[in-house]
Amino acid sequence: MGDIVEKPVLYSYWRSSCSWRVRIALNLKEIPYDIKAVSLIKGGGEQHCNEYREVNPMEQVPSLCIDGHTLIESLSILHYLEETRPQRPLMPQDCYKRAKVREICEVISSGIQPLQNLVVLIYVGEEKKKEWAAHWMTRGFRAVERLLSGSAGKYCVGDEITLADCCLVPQVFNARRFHVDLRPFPIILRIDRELEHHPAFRAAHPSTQPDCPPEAAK
Ligand SMILES: O=C(O)/C=C\C(=O)CC(=O)CC(=O)O
Repeated sequence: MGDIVEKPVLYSYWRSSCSWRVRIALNLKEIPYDIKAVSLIKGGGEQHCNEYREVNPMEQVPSLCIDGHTLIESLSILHYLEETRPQRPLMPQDCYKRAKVREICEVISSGIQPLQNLVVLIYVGEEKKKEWAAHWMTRGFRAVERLLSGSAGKYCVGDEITLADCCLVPQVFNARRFHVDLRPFPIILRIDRELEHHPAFRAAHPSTQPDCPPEAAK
């Protein structure tokens, strides 16, 4: 008899782009996991309750319980999965290509997403939040499009799916949600279209999540 290995648990919110990045990687690597839904809006946000703060001191999703550990921050989680579950690699072998993957991940995860995160939009205020979010996403996508013009093959970096694609697709969804004009970004659009119907991406999509409200489910 082998050891009983506990199924990983992902604290997730259906349309949190950072939860979505991790869901894609878990699906691509075919790692079974359970979801514990954390509503970012119910009662001012379940992420702020004392119990969840013990899990994640940043009071954000995702958090992943795996291998007896609790991990937070989506990129850190993605790299942990990559290092511990090398099946279906999501980083290239080549060092320069690895740098390009990290570069795109970082531009999205540090340079775009935090500026349009829920806590920031609440702080910016109802009146200005839509324009604010669209502004920072447009600015960031200009950089991403330029980077992709040098790195992309079928996907963000070459012809294999990488962590950069796990970050890009959810950010495109957010850009659409905030009515960003995506026409100036043909490479971003092409890669998003390429991955739209991929089973691992489909199964991670907000509309297929257990906590997706019925009106948004497909
Ligand atoms: O309006 C809501 O339903 C609440 C939160 C989100 O969607 C998630 C974010 O704001 C962060 C993000 O995905 O980048």
